[in-house]
Amino acid sequence: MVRAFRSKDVNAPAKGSWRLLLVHIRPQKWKLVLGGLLGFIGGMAGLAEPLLAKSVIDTFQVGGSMVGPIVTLTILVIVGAALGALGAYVLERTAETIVLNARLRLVSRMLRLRVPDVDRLKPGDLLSRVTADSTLLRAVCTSGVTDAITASLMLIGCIAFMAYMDAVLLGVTLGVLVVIGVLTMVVMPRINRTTAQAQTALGDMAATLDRALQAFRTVKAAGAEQRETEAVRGAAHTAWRKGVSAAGWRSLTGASTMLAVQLSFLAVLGVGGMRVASGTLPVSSLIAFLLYLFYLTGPISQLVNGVTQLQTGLAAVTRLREIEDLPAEPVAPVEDTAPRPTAPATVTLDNVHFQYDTERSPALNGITFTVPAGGMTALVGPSGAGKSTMFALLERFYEPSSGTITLDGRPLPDLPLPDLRRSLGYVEQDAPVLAGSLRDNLVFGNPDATDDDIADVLRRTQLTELVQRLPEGLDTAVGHRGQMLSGGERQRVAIARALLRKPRLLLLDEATSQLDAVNELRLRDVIEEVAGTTTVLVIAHRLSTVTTADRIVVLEAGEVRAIGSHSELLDRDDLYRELATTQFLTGTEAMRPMAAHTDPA
Ligand SMILES: Nc1ncnc2c1ncn2[C@@H]1O[C@H](COP(=O)(O)OP(=O)(O)OP(=O)(O)O)[C@@H](O)[C@H]1O
Repeated sequence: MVRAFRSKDVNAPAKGSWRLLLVHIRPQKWKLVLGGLLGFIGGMAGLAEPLLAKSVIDTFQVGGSMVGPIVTLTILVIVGAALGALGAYVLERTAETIVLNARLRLVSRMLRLRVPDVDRLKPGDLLSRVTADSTLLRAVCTSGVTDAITASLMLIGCIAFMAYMDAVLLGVTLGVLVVIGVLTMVVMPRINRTTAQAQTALGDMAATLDRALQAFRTVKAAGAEQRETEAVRGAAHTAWRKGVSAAGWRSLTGASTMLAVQLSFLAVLGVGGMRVASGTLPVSSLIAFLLYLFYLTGPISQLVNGVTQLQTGLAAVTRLREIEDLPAEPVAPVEDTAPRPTAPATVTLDNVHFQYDTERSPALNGITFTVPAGGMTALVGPSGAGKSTMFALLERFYEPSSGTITLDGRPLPDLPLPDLRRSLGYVEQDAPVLAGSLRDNLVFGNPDATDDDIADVLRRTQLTELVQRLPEGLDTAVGHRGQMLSGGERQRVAIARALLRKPRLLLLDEATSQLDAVNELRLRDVIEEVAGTTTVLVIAHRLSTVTTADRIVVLEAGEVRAIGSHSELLDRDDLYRELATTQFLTGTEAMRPMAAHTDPA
């Protein structure tokens, strides 16, 4: 089963989480106060009802007119209900805004995270944080913060009225409530803990399911549906167990609240009854006090529910914070009208070392070479030699452990990251195509590309015919990860996308591996043409694609073995000769690299 990005310690109490919660709540505090205040005033109107009821009874006992008190009581009920409803709406709306802001923060943060951090994270778990965890924040703001605050105010108001009624009965009530309250507080941290565990299990479940969906065809081809289903079921059951456990603690808290009110009622009835019998308390005061006690049920349940929701939400806030705490790349300037250089770039690597993590051997071990402006430079070497890693360092997905990489003589860290990436066109090894239309995919790296630009790259990458064949032309959907295109078409789309960026340095990682001989040859011509105006750095396993390169860098185990042209390397480098021999590119073929292909013309 895929393990989602772990919370540091899901068993740890929510230390500092309150502060995290405030970060989300603070910008909306006045709206929350307004909503809470409206609810409070509505509640206070309700609170005055028992008092008026007492005056109705007193008036009734002395035979006075009851019209006045009853009309006042009715108005109070209506105003109280209206204010309560308005307050609830303001609170719910504000809570939705808080959730929205949290989601926007999270999403904008996520796409700016650094590649090494995202390597560790699981996409499904990330999604569950944006959806499920952020939703819990809503409950924190409505039932949590606001309920807790309004209920506390109501409770204080209620207690003040009760004190006004009879201090002795209030003492009896508080005595019972405090005992049960202490017991409840003991249970609260358990709600936080089990909720955090349930949310983590939910993240695991999403990550496991996402893994299977990402490799849907592989799962089917491997007959792994049942195993993957079991893995997801395992995570779902863990989420269920933890959820049930949290529900148990919540029910216990709810039940003890009810018990507290019932016990207080019995105690007040006993003590109050004796005091009425002894003549120290009017019966109307006892009735009013009992009405307050019943009224108290609402704020107490609300308070307990609020604190429970806070515990639940704090677990979620902690998970949101884990993403927000990760370092992010700088944001590109919104309005960047500065003219962009267009000349081909020069790249220099000087004694570059890089290790993905300390437990792995270095991927690059002191790489030094220069890629001059313009022309084609090829990187070849056995699998795992570090070729793709070098591209990742050029894009600054990772930083070298030591050594320097420069672009036009400037160390990469000195260049604003958006400017650096704007200079590059990168076709990844698996030529990813995104869900959406073909046009979306083409202009992905350059949304300002004109129709003429698009038509030009389509022609150069031999995609014009494909577009003509598609039912809706450029606006045809290409399916999840471009599944509706062939492997070769995906590669050409990825190359077209990179070319549309008009890069100063074009990075092609195995860009033609899935093309047939005819298309590979055509595309080679395109790349050679591009190399006239742009620096092209190409990684190739099939040497036939790079025999005409201006220079070829042979890499082995993270080190540069040799640099030269195809014929020079055939003479000088054993590894290169071996690679060429196994690919039938020695002897006369080596001198006529195109001969292996049928010339389409
Ligand atoms: N994200 C990663 N995390 C950890 N190690 C990695 C990562 N990517 C690559 N490696 C390791 O780094 C080394 C170099 O990998 P790299 O992909 O650069 O090789 P390559 O020469 O491009 O190989 P290939 O020709 O097979 O694509 C390999 O040992 C690989 O296992």
